[in-house]
Amino acid sequence: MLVTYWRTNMRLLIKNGLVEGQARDILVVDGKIAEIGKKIEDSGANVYDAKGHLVMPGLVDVHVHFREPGFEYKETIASGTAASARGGFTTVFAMPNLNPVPDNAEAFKFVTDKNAADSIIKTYQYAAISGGLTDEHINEIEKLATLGAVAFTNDGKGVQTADTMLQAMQAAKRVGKAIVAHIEDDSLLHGGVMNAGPVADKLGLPGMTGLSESSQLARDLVLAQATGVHYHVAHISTKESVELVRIAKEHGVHVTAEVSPHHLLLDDSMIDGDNPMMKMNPPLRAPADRQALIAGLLDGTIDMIATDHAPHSAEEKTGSMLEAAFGITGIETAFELIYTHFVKSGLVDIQTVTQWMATNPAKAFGIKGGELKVGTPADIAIFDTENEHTITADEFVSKGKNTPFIGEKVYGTTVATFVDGQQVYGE
Ligand SMILES: NC(=O)N[C@@H](CC(=O)O)C(=O)O
Ligand SMILES: [Zn+2]
Ligand SMILES: [Zn+2]
Repeated sequence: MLVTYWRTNMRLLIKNGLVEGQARDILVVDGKIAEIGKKIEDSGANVYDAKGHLVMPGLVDVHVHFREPGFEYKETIASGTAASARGGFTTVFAMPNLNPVPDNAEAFKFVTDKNAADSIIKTYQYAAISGGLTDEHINEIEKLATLGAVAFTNDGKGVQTADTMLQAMQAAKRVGKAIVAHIEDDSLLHGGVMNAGPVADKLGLPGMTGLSESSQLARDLVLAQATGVHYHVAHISTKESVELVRIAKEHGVHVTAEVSPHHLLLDDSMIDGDNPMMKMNPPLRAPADRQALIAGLLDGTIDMIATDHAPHSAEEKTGSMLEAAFGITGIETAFELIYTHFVKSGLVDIQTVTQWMATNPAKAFGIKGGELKVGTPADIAIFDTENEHTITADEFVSKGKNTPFIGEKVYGTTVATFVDGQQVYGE
């Protein structure tokens, strides 16, 4: 439980940090940032020495799977939030593909009470768009919004019928919440386990086409324009989808989009065998899709990075891609992978990554956090960008070890994480 230990006038002084390339101290009073300056002296404060490491706002991830209730063998709220803290995340939005599905007041209250009791960071909860994440009636959106649903999504499944999506958007618009869409037209999947194309053909594995994603996205963008709802695209993966979002934005549609680290860093040309760690939904697409995702992120068409942290058991991720579960973990590797491949490589500056992984997600969903500013909650992450680190399965706090990035050499390991000025990770 995230207990608030702050008594009036409790003070923490983070010394010797590197904030946006400048040497800075940060004074935290009663859980809020009170001062950011070159050299702050405060004899009454507890001092944390950041030793010249990179200091950033705590990261914000709008797409994680914590599996509780229903699938605690894969992850729990306790293990998932501890893993998040280890990744430098201080705020996450948890997906509703649980058992029972939070598609009604009782099930939603159960999971939010558990989030409040077990989270060591700030966990916001999504509610389902429709009953059981299927195409049933939309009748609970108003009630679930009152109970604190951060937004609505059927993640794990696409909304198959236009009328269901239209009703969901109208209801979400009435309560001022977003629809977060896992876009996937089931009629175009044909049992695919990876991206359709030459690599799937060569491996003899059934492929699923990107049209399953982009065709449903085109439908949704038309409905989003008609309703005026905030429509957020989960795990965007194809070049056609990027182009559709770009056009919709030009037309004033209230659309935002997220991309996962794995879709930015991997593509199907890197699948050199039947490897279940390379199986996720949406699948790794073609190199041209990956290039379009990077270009879309750089030009602001894609607003943010979200991990789609999807832990599974070892049994569920061994054997053939034909049977393995879809999904890979990501919350503990996201920052170091993005830092290494985008900042260390010289493509963008750290401020840009701060926008992608903290500021923009918070802003898009209207929650506090995502910036280091006087008066804001002291949600802070500190990263070591100097020492190279090799990702191993044993180091994960998450129950899920299912990631293709094991063995990868990276920079940007988390040193410490603070939520409301309380240290939740690190020495
Ligand atoms: N991304 C995945 O491959 N899997 C997710 C579901 C989802 O995000 O659609 C999961 O819950 O395991
Ligand atoms: Zn999804
Ligand atoms: Zn997901």
